[in-house]
This record gives sequence, C-alpha cells and structure tokens, in this order.
Amino acid sequence: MTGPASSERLTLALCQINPWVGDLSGNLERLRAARAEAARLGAELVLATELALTGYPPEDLVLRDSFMAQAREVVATLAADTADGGPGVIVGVPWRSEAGGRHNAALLLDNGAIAGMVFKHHLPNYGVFDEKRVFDPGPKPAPLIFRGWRLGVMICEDMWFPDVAAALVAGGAEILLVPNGSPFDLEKTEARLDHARARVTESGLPLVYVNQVCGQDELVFDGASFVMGGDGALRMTVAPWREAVSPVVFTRKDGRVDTPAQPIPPPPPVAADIYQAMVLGLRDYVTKNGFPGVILGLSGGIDSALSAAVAVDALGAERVWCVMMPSPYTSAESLEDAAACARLLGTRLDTIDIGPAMAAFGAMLEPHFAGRAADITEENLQSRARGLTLMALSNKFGPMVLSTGNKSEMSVGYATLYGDMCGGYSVLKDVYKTAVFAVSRWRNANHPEGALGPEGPVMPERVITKAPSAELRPDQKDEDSLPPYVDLDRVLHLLIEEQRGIAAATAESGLPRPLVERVWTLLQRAEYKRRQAPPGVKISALAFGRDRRYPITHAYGG
Ligand SMILES: Nc1ncnc2c1ncn2[C@@H]1O[C@H](COP(=O)(O)OP(=O)(O)OC[C@H]2O[C@@H]([n+]3cccc(C(=O)O)c3)[C@H](O)[C@@H]2O)[C@@H](O)[C@H]1O
Ligand SMILES: Nc1ncnc2c1ncn2[C@@H]1O[C@H](COP(=O)(O)OP(=O)(O)OP(=O)(O)O)[C@@H](O)[C@H]1O
Ligand SMILES: NC(=O)CC[C@H](N)C(=O)O
Repeated sequence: MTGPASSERLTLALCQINPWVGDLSGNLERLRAARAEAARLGAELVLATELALTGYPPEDLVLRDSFMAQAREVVATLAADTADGGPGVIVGVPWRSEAGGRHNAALLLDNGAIAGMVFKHHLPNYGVFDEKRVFDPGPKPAPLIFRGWRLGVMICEDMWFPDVAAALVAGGAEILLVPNGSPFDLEKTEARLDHARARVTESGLPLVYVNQVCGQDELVFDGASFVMGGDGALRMTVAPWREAVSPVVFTRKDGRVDTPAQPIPPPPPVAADIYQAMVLGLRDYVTKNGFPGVILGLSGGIDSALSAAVAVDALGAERVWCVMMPSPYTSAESLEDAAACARLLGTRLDTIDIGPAMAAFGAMLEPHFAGRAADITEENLQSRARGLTLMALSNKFGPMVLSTGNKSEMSVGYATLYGDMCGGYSVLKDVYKTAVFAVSRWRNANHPEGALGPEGPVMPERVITKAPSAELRPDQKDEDSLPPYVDLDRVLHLLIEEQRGIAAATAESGLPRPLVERVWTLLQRAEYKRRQAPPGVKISALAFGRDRRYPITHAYGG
C-alpha cells in the first residue's frame, strides 16, 4: 500500500504515542511500531511528536554529550529503516547543529537518510518550561520537501507566534505540521485551537497538530491531536488520553490542499478530563518508575476515596492496597465508609489500629510535656503514626505511598508534615476540594474510557455528602478551622490562578476582607510545606511547583 506519494495526494499518519523520557531504544521501537501501523493504513508519511525519540521534556539530560550521541545513533537506525520504501518519518530529537548549537529539532527521514531538518525557533521559558536553559533557538525554518510536497514544520511553541508560520508561507509551504509536547491543563485545549486557528487564518493553509499522550513527573500530556482545514474548521480530532496512529488524506486541487471533514465528537466534560489526567499521570508515574503498585490510607473521607478510585482505574484493583488506621476518634461511619469503598473498588483493605502508637508516644513524651495541655501536637502525632505505618509497609512490601492532599489543603497548609504529607506522588495536589466533590460524583456516574476499575459507583453517596473531617479530635470538622470550601476555593482561585491581590480578590469574591486576608496569609505561610510535598499531577493553569515559584521567605503582604 505504501510508496511514493502521488503528486496530488498525501496520506499522513498522526502518531499520538507515549514516549518514555530517556528510553531511547524503547522509543525507537515505539516509533517503529507506529510506522508499521501507519504503513498498514496506507500512509506515506508519519508525523511524530516533539522530541519523540528522547521523550519530552528531557530537561538537563540533553546537557550530557553521551545522551546527545545516543540520540544521534537512534536517528541513524530509524533513518536506515526508511530505506524500505515505506513511509517517511518526521521525528523530534535533540540535535547538535554543524555550528555546535544544541537544538530542539524535527528531522525528516526518508529513503534511508536524513532528508531535512528544522530547529525550534521559540523556546518556551515560562510556567513549567525551561527550554532556554538547555536549547539554543534555531533560525526561522524553511519548508521540508517530501516527495513533491512542501511541508511547513513548526515545533510546538512555534505555532504560538505568527512569525514562524509566516516564514514557512514565504517559503511556499502547502501544509503546516506541528509536532507537540504540550502539557494538559484546564485552559489548554482552547488556547491550542485559538493559536492554530490564528495561524490558519493568516496563512490559509491546513494545519496538522500532533501531541504526545503520557505522564511525565508532574506533567500529563493528553494527546488530543487534530487537523484543521485552511478555512479554520476542524476536519478531524484524535480521541484524547490514549495512543493512536490516525491517517488523514490530503489532496491538492487547483493549488489548494484539503482533507475531507470527519465527524467531530463533542469535547469531554471538565470532570472527565480532570479524572483522565489523574489516571494517566499516576499510571505512568508508577509504571515508568517500576513500582508494583500503591498503598494509601483509606479514611472513609472523600480525598482518600477518590485517590483510591483513580489508582484502581489506573493500575487495576490488585495493585492498590488500602489501609484503614483507626484511632479512638474514628467514627463507626468512617469505618463503614472505608470498607464500602474498598468493596466497591475490589481492593485489599487492612485495618491497623494506631491506638498503640498514640499510647506509646503519649507515654514517651508525657514527662517532657508535663503541664502542657493537649493541642495540635497530639493531632499531628496521629497523622504521623499513620504516615509512619504506610512508609513501613511501603519499605517492607514495595508499593509506593500515594499521598491524598488536595489543592485547597496544600494552599493553606492544612496537612501534617511527615504525616499525611508522606508519599511519593499525589493525584489531587492540583485539584480544589470543590472539584474533588464534582469529580467524585462524575466518576460514580461514569466509567472512563480505558479505566481498569468497576463500571458502577466507586464510593458510597455518604462519602460525598458528609461534612469533611480529619477526625483528629472528637467531633472535629474541617470547617471549624477553615472557611467553607466554596468560599475558600473561590478566594484561592482568585489569589492563585487569577493572581489577584487582597483588595481585588475581596471585591471580586464579595467575601469579607478579613477572610481574604486570612487566606492570603495561610497561602503565603504554607510555601515551606509545599516545597516538601510529593509531586502531583498538574491540572490547573497554575499549579504549585515549577509553575508557581514563590519564595518561602518574603515580606510581601498582598
Ligand atoms: N517557614 C517555615 N520553614 C520551615 N519550617 C517551618 C516554617 N514554618 C513552620 N515550620 C515548622 O513546621 C512545623 C509545623 O507544621 P506541622 O507539623 O505540619 O503542623 P501544623 O501545620 O502546625 O499543623 C497541621 C495542620 O494540618 C491540619 N491537618 C492535619 C492532618 C490532616 C488534615 C486533613 O484534614 O487533611 C489536616 C491540622 O488540623 C493543622 O491545621 C513546625 O515544626 C514548624 O517549626
Ligand atoms: N482513619 C484513617 N485511616 C486511614 N487513613 C487515614 C485515616 N485518617 C486519615 N487518613 C489518611 O490521611 C489523609 C488525611 O486525612 P484526613 O481525614 O485527616 O483529612 P481529609 O483531607 O479530609 O482526607 P479524607 O477526605 O481522605 O478523609 C487521608 O486522606 C488518609 O489517607
Ligand atoms: N513544548 C512546548 O513548546 C510547549 C509550549 C506550548 N505553549 C504548549 O504548552 O503547548
């Protein structure tokens, strides 16, 4: 089916795959498999994602000469494959130019050789990106010539500005091809489509956008590749959150290049995207770091219930181990709810009473605490007894501890260092508590595509409707010490994602200024805790960590 493209027709395969950062030989095999599938589907050209041969983002790995040398060897192997008369490949790889620059490059491989290359011109250096640290910017590219077609390749960020597309148009490009390593966040889909449409409107050319689908530390990439016609209308979308090799046939007629419109499904609901991001982020973190599974404290509360559900959907019930660790303050309701969650999810549930640990620490510290009333110290001891227990089980049996704190808690420091903050990874870290409720409801009513967990509900309704409580003292409720979560989350969103000051956040939220001031103070004061928190999936447009880098020590008052 394959062979040279006819002069009027080009079948291109969008290669939405999951490269592993640093696994060059594995990525070579992934690309070979995708190319074989593309050939089977009749494609003449495979469009892979940004830095597909090394995985994206490779960060400081590219500063190593040995890494760059290995990337070159893998390119030579893949280029040699294309001597078979099958599809050519446009593949992303870090590349040293003749002049010695280190570039984020896309290479065209065809007929057994490197047939052309472009270097990324705009290196993103904001938010989670640090590309200027490791790459040199390339010149504005010229179109690559492939079997009689002039292909305008612009790498990810290069689509976000007009100048690269303009240079490609000036060079006679007929189609714009955009390989991406574009991380998911809740505002990203719209931004990508807006930038793509702007480039199409300026150039009149069709545009092919292909993105990787994977989890990489705190980033998750949703795929969501698409093709846009020269009129700015979508011609085809690739389902997000899973790998795919999707062919698209372009025809050239009367000097215009186009592809027939395919049905475009409606975009998924926000809760579905948040859920799928957490599932893929956790699955790839656990799998790529070689853990047999995860272990977590299941309290009967909503955070651990949702974290457990995500873990089961990501890894399968047999790789998720839940532990209920009651104290004298644990209610019968919590014990029942934890048991019901584990039953619905089909996971193992052990019960380990932390009463003996509390008694032992109480006795050890008693002479030293003499004359001091019980306070938050004793509450934190309970949280730490649980953290210690989970860490011991992790050490003995190998599963990674899954941390369960959400973004509302991480914002205000409502979590215990070396206690419930123990863990290797967190799925809720960038999800506000109000979204935790919404996503839990969504999962109880839906079975996500590809999920390994149950078809039906994953937690009893009562877990969603009861008042959140840390149960660290009798009758404790979160809202005794925090504003109601709807108010807290509203203010946090204004202060964090919207970057408002106290006065603006007060005016926009309509909430009392002292409440906003208190949230601001808690937010600033908790930076030291966040620096010690485990990594977690970036979901919002401004996640803690690389995206929002505030000093721990500062005197700015908001
Ligand atoms: N700037 C800074 N740099 C470095 N360290 C700093 C620091 N400021 C305080 N510290 C240190 O941090 C420690 C205090 O932090 P930590 O020991 O964690 O304790 P702390 O933040 O005082 O208390 C834990 C909070 O989390 C809440 N909690 C706990 C457990 C579960 C939940 C839940 O529902 O999810 C909520 C609990 O109700 C309480 O409000 C002290 O040792 C203090 O010296
Ligand atoms: N009794 C318990 N048994 C097991 N784990 C617990 C228990 N209590 C707390 N944890 C662990 O500590 C985390 C912090 O929980 P806590 O109940 O203090 O507040 P939370 O943030 O409301 O969480 P959740 O909604 O899961 O209860 C829980 O998510 C859970 O992983
Ligand atoms: N890899 C990149 O260049 C990513 C930057 C781009 N603006 C995006 O997030 O989609």
